[in-house]
Amino acid sequence: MAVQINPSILSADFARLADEAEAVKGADWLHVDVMDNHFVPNLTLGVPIVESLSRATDTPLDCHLMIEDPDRWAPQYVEAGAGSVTFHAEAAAAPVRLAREIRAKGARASMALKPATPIEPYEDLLPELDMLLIMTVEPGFGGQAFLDIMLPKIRRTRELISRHGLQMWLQVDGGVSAETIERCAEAGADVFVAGSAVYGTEDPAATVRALRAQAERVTAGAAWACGH
Ligand SMILES: O=C(CO)[C@H](O)[C@H](O)COP(=O)(O)O
Ligand SMILES: [Fe+2]
Repeated sequence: MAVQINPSILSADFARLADEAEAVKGADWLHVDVMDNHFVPNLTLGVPIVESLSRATDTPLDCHLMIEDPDRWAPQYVEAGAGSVTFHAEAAAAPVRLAREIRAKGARASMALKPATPIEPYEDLLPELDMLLIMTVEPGFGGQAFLDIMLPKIRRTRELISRHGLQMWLQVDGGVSAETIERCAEAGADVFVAGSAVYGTEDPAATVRALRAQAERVTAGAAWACGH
């Protein structure tokens, strides 16, 4: 699978989460933004809601933990039903141990980098991860403008993944839309989170399909996309 589109429920109606999951049927994953009002200046949802949501939808949950002390909390999101759990490099005390624990519990392990965090110090950790998330906004809120200055980091990360011969996914999150998705795909991203660009439209499922088609047109010829 070369391209994946993960709608973010941060832009959905939190009182109707099961319906909002249904509204993006056909999406690869549902992106669930967990914010604790400490790591980021916003508060969203936690383990009990992830547990309910995982029972309410067949779409697998991609939990993005914008929280302090993920070493303590991330395993609980796997137990709650998340298929993929992303912790922040800036918050994890022992990222290798945490990634191994997430995998051992049966989920995909992923690590996120805020815009000011470089990929280079984490090069040797890449084999421990199933996905790397590059934030293309400062984490904390939906609906922010895409940061073009992150494109070189996406490119450098794709090169590192290729150089190490890894099959891991490269996710971008923040300001991804019809206007920006092609730039991300050209730089080497293959998993795209989109919140406002999906839930802000009349037909969110059709928007997911359109975004996927746009990204697929770009990645079709990319050497790194072969064999996905
Ligand atoms: O992690 C996030 C914010 O911290 C969200 O996933 C992201 O912002 C999605 O919203 P949008 O597509 O509207 O930017
Ligand atoms: Fe997110």
